[in-house]
Amino acid sequence: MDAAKVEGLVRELLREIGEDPAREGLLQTPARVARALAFLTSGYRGDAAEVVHRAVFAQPTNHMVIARDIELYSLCEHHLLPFFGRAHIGYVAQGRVIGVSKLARLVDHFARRLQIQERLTEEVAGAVQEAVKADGVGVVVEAQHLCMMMRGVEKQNSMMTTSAVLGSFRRSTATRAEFLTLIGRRHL
Ligand SMILES: Nc1nc2c(ncn2[C@@H]2O[C@H](COP(=O)(O)OP(=O)(O)OP(=O)(O)O)[C@@H](O)[C@H]2O)c(=O)[nH]1
Ligand SMILES: [Zn+2]
Repeated sequence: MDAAKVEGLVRELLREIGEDPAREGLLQTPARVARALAFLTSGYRGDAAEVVHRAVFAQPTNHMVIARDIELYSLCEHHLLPFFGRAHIGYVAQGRVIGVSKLARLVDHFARRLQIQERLTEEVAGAVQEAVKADGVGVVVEAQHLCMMMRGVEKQNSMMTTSAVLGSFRRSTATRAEFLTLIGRRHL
């Protein structure tokens, strides 16, 4: 990202919305926005394999592992407004486990881009599967979209839930039920 170029675009945007980019309170704003955007879109840089690098461990287990309530912040690709909520990730190990912080890092990796919630959910599930070669993977994301809250339909309490299930989570009702119980939901 060319920060100087982004700063120029932000100054132009400020002018277009009727502001004066030269007034004192806004002087540093283009630089701040450029820094914030670089962070919020940092998921375009690097790849998922680097995120989990060194933290996939051989472990003779074939049980379910869950990381729940991983908070996430992303930007909707339609309005560039935030959506935020929680991700719950489960997998049935097959001789390998992943460092638990890496599950949260994978969520951030895919959340820090322009997203729709469905794709974010699927990308996290795919990356977990790719890393641990699990028997099955399940990801549930629950999020609120500011584009539905502060504009548009202006609904303050609606929560969007998306899920992606792979392997045994897709095939087996019992596995899916165990996952939903462990993340504290009775059904999707
Ligand atoms: N499925 C899905 N839809 C999303 C997500 N984020 C935003 N949207 C929706 O994308 C749609 C874009 O619809 P448009 O009619 O093109 O845009 P709009 O005129 O701003 O629509 P409103 O939000 O209804 O005012 C809206 O229905 C949004 O609610 C997401 O993560 N997943
Ligand atoms: Zn939106």
